Amino acid sequence: MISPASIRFTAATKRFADAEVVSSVSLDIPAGEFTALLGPSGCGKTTLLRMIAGFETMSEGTLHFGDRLVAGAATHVPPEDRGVAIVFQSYALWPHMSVGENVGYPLRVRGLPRAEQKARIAEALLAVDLEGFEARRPADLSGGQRQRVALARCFAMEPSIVLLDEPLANLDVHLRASMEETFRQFHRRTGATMVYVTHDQAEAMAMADRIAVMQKGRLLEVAAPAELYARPRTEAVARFVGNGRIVECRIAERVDEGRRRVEVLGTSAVVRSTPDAPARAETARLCLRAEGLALAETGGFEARVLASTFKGAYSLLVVELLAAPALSLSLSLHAPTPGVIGSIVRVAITDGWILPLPPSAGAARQPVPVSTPESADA
Ligand SMILES: Nc1ncnc2c1ncn2[C@@H]1O[C@H](COP(=O)(O)OP(=O)(O)OP(=O)(O)O)[C@@H](O)[C@H]1O
Repeated sequence: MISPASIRFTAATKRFADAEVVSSVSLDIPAGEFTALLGPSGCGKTTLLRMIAGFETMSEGTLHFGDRLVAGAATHVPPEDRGVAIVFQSYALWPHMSVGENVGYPLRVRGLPRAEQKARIAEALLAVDLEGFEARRPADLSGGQRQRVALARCFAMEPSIVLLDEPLANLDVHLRASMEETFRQFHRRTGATMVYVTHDQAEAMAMADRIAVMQKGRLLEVAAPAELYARPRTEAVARFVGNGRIVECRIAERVDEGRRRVEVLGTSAVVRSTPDAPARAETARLCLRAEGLALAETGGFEARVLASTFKGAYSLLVVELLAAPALSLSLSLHAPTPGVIGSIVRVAITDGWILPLPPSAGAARQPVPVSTPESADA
């Protein structure tokens, strides 16, 4: 069975020539956790994964698996001694070998007795729902089945850490959903520490216990998917996860511990905040999402419909504010779209999240005048 290891990066930095692609990342992944590394292309997530595998050295900082130092100033444990298995998007299966031979390859290399190899191959195929597929060739399998063979091969190695580098990138949308379930099941069955690199937030949300969001080599935030979505700590995460739109608001009143009444975009709304958000008379940055906006008969602000798309379970309406045409916002509506392009509608804010101030901003906080729509984010 797999005995999972924790992973701890302390101030990990990686430079290629003079380009710093990972900058002082400190990240703790408990043993047995499924963590997604999420960020746009080029943010450094694959480099971080390759540092865990041992394919890249570290320029600065340390990496521990449990109490064991695996990379640091004078240490670099080679990949084969780290107990780490990787699943790539390209599957990396031998075409001339059967499924059983592919899964058992690392066991044969290690010289395990035949009977034990056989038992482990069967157990590994069971873990990915491919019992009885031993004799097939990779060419006779679908893309999803090939990816499951790759997963079974990594399971057979009994690694303490499983790394997945965009493993669904080559699969179509329907297969992706069923493979997400396969990865979750694999995690439940094995209890392995899993690190999953993706630029697809829906994938990360669907599978991970926690998501580490990266941007330009830096770690922005690490949190459970629901927390990251509902209560992002930074503007960059609010924008990236769930396509949040950031506008300026003025806090008018403390409603209760976690809610404030704000004046925003020429209207008033009750939105969520941290308990320590200011009680009133201060500007703040407000994150708005499509599902926190609704059409209203009265109140709200006036907007012009720019686009209207039927999405099946909901409709997406894109509007521009009459008072600030540069600002466009999206609304998701549960009724079939009533939005006629060019028509004027009223939009109410039903939910929003006041971004916490960065620690250093506390000292500089000043009461300021009510913001105008012009000052809001475009
Ligand atoms: N061996 C290398 N030599 C020089 N630069 C590199 C090397 N490997 C990666 N980089 C650069 O480091 C940066 C981060 O790359 P990395 O592959 O970690 O990003 P990523 O977030 O995984 O992106 P993607 O999703 O596109 O793979 C990129 O600008 C990339 O060009």
